[in-house]
Amino acid sequence: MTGELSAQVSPSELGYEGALRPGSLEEFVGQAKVRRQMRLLLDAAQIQQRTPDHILLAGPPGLGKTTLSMIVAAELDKPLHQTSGPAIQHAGDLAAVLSALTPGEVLFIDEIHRMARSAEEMLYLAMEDFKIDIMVGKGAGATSIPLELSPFTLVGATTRAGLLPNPLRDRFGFTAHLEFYAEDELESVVRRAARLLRFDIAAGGIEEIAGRSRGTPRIANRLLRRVRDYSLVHEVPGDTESVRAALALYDVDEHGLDRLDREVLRAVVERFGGGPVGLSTLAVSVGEEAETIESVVEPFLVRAGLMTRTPRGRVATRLGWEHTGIPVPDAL
Ligand SMILES: Nc1ncnc2c1ncn2[C@@H]1O[C@H](COP(=O)(O)OP(=O)(O)OP(=O)(O)O)[C@@H](O)[C@H]1O
Repeated sequence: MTGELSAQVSPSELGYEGALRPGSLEEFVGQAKVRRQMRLLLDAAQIQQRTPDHILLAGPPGLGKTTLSMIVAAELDKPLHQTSGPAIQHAGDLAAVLSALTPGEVLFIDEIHRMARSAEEMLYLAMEDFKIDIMVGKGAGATSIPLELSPFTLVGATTRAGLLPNPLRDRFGFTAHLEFYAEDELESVVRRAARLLRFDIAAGGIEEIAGRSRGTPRIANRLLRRVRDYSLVHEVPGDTESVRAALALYDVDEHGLDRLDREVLRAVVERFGGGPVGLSTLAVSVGEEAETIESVVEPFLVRAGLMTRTPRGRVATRLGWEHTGIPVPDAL
C-alpha cells in the first residue's frame, strides 16, 4: 500500500506499535463483546487446567488482531510463536513450526487464509488431535510417520474469513468478529497512546484525530504520531488547530480519507461514470493490489456511505459523488 498513513505496518513502525500495545484484556479498548467472550474462554480453560480452544480473529487490518493474540499468550502466561500464512508455503514449513511448540504455547498465524492448501490439511489434524503425519520418501516407497505434538492454542487472524475452507473454520472453538471502533473508543485509544508517549494533547485535538481515524486504532496511533511531530517541530500545543494543520499536510481529510481512498473514489466516479466497476479493473486503474482495495479501502468507503458493493461491481453513492466535488448526475 502506498499511502503514508495506511493501515499496513512497516518494520520501522514496529517499535512504536509495540510500545502502544495493550498488555491485557482490561487494557484493550472497545470490542466489549469480544473481550467478554474471550475472558470466558480463557477462564474456563484455566479452571479445567487445559489449553483454551483455538481462536479465529476476523476483521479488517489494524483493529487489534495481533494485539489480541499477544494478550491471549500473556493471560495464559505462555510464550507466543508468531508466523503468517504466506510464510507457510509447504506442509513441511508448518510441521517445523508445530513440532517446535512447547506445552501450552500460543501459535499465532496471521493472514491464515493465505496458507498453502497442503499445510491446511496438516493443520486440521494438529488442531483436533495435537498430532501430525510426516511423509517420508516419495512415490511407492513413501510412508507417513505420526508425530505427537505438545498441546497448543492456535490463534488465527484473517481479513477474509470467507476465504477459509469450512473444515478449517469449523476447528476454531471461537471466532471473534472485530468491528470498526466507535469514535468515543478511538478517543480512548488516542488518550491512552498520548499518555504513554507523554504528549500533552487537548481534548479537541483528541476528538479531531478520532474523527479521522476510520474506526481503526492503528490509524489513530499513526495520526497521533504525525501530530506529535508537528507540535514538536513547530513548538505549538497539541490542539485542534495543530491537528488540522498536521493532517492536512499528510493529505488526511476531515472524514479520514487518505490519498488512496480518494483516488479509488475518484476513479469510480470519473473513469467509470460512478460504476458499477469490477474490483480488478478498479485496482489496475489506481495501480494498487486488489487485496489492498478490498480489505483496506473498500470496507471504509462502504461504511462511510461513499460507495456500495453490488453483484455487478462497485458503485459510488450520491455522498461519494459529492465528496469528489464532481457534479452529481440527476439520475442519482
Ligand atoms: N483495542 C485497542 N486498544 C488500544 N490500542 C489498540 C487496540 N487495538 C489495536 N490497538 C493498537 O493499534 C495498533 C495495531 O494493532 P494490531 O497490530 O493488533 O492490529 P491487527 O488487527 O493485527 O492488524 P493487522 O491484521 O494488519 O496486523 C497497535 O499498535 C495497537 O497498540
